[in-house]
Amino acid sequence: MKQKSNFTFLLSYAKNEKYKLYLSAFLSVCSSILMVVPYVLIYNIILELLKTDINFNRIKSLAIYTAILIVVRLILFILSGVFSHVAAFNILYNIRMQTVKHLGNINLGYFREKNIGEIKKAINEDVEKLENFLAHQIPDLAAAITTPIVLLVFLFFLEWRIAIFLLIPILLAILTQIAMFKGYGKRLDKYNSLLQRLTSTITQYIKGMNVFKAFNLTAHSFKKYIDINNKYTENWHNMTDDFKNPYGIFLAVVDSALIFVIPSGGYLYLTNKINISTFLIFLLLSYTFLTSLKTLMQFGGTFSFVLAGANNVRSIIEFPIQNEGKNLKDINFKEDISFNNVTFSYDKNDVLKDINLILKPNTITALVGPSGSGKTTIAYLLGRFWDIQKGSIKIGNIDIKDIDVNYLLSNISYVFQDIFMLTDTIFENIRMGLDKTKEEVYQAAKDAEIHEFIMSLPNGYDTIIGDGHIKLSGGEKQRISIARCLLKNSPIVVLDEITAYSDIENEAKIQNAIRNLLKDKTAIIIAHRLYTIKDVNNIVVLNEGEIVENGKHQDLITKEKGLYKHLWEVK
Ligand SMILES: Nc1ncnc2c1ncn2[C@@H]1O[C@H](COP(=O)(O)OP(=O)(O)OP(=O)(O)O)[C@@H](O)[C@H]1O
Repeated sequence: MKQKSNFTFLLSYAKNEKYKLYLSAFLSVCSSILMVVPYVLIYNIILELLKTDINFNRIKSLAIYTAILIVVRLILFILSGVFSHVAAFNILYNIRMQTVKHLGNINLGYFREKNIGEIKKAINEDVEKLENFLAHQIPDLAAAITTPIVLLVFLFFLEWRIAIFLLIPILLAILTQIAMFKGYGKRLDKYNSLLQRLTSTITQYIKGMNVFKAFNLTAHSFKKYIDINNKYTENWHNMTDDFKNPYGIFLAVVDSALIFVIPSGGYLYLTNKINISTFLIFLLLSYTFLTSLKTLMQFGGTFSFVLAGANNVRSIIEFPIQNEGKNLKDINFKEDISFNNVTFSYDKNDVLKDINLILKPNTITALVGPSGSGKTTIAYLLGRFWDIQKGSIKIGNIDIKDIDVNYLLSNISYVFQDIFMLTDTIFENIRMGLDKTKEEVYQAAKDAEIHEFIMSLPNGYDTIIGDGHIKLSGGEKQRISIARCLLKNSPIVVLDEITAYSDIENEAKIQNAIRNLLKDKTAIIIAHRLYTIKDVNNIVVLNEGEIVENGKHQDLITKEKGLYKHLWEVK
């Protein structure tokens, strides 16, 4: 069921290219039919040669026809390939364009939670698998279906008394195929899910190598890896066990043509019921005929893998896109930002419940609360990383759903704990494609307290950072990321837990950088270290997705049994 719909999904991207694929399949069918004709001609040549008065002219013309047909067949075969390749590349182009376009319309939150490797694999490898399927397998399949049918009809036509015996191996081949593919869909689903888990566990292991090393965990003692690897191997064993008998029989059957042809054909020949030419053609063609069934079976296997890949592409394309609003621009961001009865869930459970909150322009609001209480989610919702299900978030009187999302994001600066660095110079890592001068970049770096450090590097601002180059500490990366935001100079700033891992010296510098960044900005700070936010304009205390307290540090600290007071005391 799932496989069928994946196939329909694939075809939906074929559009007009479908006709090229049909044409390619048709040409491939014609080419397969023509494959039989030379045999017919050879059959006639042998017949002629067996005569006592050989007509050499007839043999010559038969030979010429054979040569011409072989060339025609080749031309048809090439044309079929040309059409299927042109169609395949156009379809691939459509799918890639559509996938990338769709990615541009998905909420940003998708990219923060999704494994980028999986997205890349779907767009590159899985789409590439489709090329193989469309360009090669569709014409091959058309030929694989036609060839045995045409050959069988020809053999029946030639001598039904031998051909009828070939029905026995065909029947056996079909029965073994049924036995092999019984429950194949479920097995394949299990295989794919185990493979995915294996890949993600290995990725996790590589990503967390430093932590694993610190805990002295090797690949052998990393239980999760061992478990999934064992399950994966066991599944292969089970699949091999299930397949080995029917597959063995199938292979024997498709190679068994001579067992049926020699006794039946030999008997008919020896009793003078057929001539040697018929017998020879049978010996030759019956073998080709049965082995062409192998191609059909192999096709079944690869087809399932292609469809599994199509499913990955599909999961991207069918991911819900961001709600389209009025795409307004020219908004005054120096107005109240209000969360009005906002309720939000990632899947089933509400992680924010009926949130009402006002952020005054040019003030700092800190979100505090236990882990999982919804602080980061609130920050994400302001930038439309996700769209809310109930309530509204407004800037002044304008619902953010009606603001062009790129415009909205160009007016908010996010500084996250996990900072993305381009493999590029420090200069470009601060400038991030903005149209800013060298002086402006330097000033931002100075305000972010990172200029001196950059100048101390041998290549200064031209130092390349990232994979395989200079490594920066967490605090240095954070200050670079603050420099980016200073340069961007957006009216709204969101800081997510950014002092969490810094040492004392770094933290002092980061605090200075933050002070510079937040000057005249409307800001949200998510903080666990409460002393870093005790001077902010408003502290919002969250618990299990609800606002439980709200106010200034001095007020909250005096609230008996208050959550903030408790958090402050246990800090
Ligand atoms: N992408 C997601 N999909 C599903 N659930 C999520 C997702 N992101 C967060 N959650 C869940 O939403 C709830 C709120 O998470 P959130 O990250 O907003 O909390 P937080 O207060 O910022 O936590 P922390 O202080 O640990 O960062 C948690 O229960 C979390 O498990």
